[in-house]
Amino acid sequence: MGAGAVGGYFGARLVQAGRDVDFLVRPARAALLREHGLRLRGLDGSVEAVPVTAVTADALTPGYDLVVLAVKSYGFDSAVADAAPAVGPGTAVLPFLNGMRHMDALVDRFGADRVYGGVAMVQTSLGEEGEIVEVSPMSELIYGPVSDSPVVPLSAVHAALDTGTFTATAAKDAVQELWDKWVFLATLGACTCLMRSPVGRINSARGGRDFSRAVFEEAAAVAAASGHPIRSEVRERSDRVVGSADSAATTSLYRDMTGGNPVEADHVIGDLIVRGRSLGVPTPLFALADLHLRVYEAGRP
Ligand SMILES: NC(=O)C1=CN([C@@H]2O[C@H](COP(=O)(O)OP(=O)(O)OC[C@H]3O[C@@H](n4cnc5c(N)ncnc54)[C@H](OP(=O)(O)O)[C@@H]3O)[C@@H](O)[C@H]2O)C=CC1
Ligand SMILES: CC(C)(CO)C(=O)C(=O)O
Repeated sequence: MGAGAVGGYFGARLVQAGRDVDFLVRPARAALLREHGLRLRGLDGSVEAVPVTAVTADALTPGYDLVVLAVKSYGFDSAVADAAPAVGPGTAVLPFLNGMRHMDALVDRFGADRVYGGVAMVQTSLGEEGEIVEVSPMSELIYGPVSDSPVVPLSAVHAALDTGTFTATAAKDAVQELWDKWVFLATLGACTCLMRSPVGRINSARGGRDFSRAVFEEAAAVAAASGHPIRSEVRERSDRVVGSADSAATTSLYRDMTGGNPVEADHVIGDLIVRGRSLGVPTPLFALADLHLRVYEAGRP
């Protein structure tokens, strides 16, 4: 569900590998996909058009093995309502949203044995003509079930996604993967949105490195208090990006804000603050980032 930056990118790669994929989209996007295919603009600027099958909610029938959710958090509730008819007793639901809150909603709605946790490591955005624009060569999906007895076994999900067209990683502990990614992403998002700059410029300014480190520690403290301390190798990997003095890394949150689009502030930043508050973990820098994004939202036409 969703043929945007994430769903469009990975969905197209699956189609190119010969997988049987339908894209559940809204009517305007369905018309675009039917006319032009799913267009991907690569790092070298070249455009490939992949012919795909577009389905709209009114024509959705049950019988899917895997429903992949790749929508923004602010469209999540209505997207789930639209996708629900595709989810039968033997269907797995695999979201690739950043953050965590959607996981509880999916488990409540479909039951833990049908829900997978998913992390997308990619940098893509939607271009002006609806094309998917690759921003960096990173392209990995990490996924795993949240229950011990998933209706679709991990081996089957992995066989469907592991096509060689991107890195596909089957995870033993998907919930930990989600926390690891959330801490990384929320830190990078809070830093780059507050400072309105890619991370390298922040870290090379006086006081910038102390700032990015302090933001990371707030998020990591919430993860630890929630029972999911960040693993040391992930901490080191995250630190190489979050603490880099020459990286041009940003996030989808930053790209949405600088592009004048709605932002996932509540899901990515706000939820971390709420969880911190309920666990007695202070998050003043995240509160500032949250305020910054709310003020930005209030100023959008
Ligand atoms: N972009 C990135 O680099 C990364 C993003 N993420 C996360 O992935 C998630 C998706 O983000 P992204 O792909 O960037 O978002 P986009 O806005 O690019 O794509 C979301 C797509 O979902 C579609 N959609 C929303 N609601 C519905 C609905 N009810 N029916 C059909 N289609 C629907 C939208 O369709 P329409 O065109 O009709 O509005 C849109 O094309 C977010 O949580 C984000 O944080 C994670 C890693 C990297
Ligand atoms: C991994 C990262 C930071 C890549 O852009 C991301 O998830 C996002 O931007 O939403």
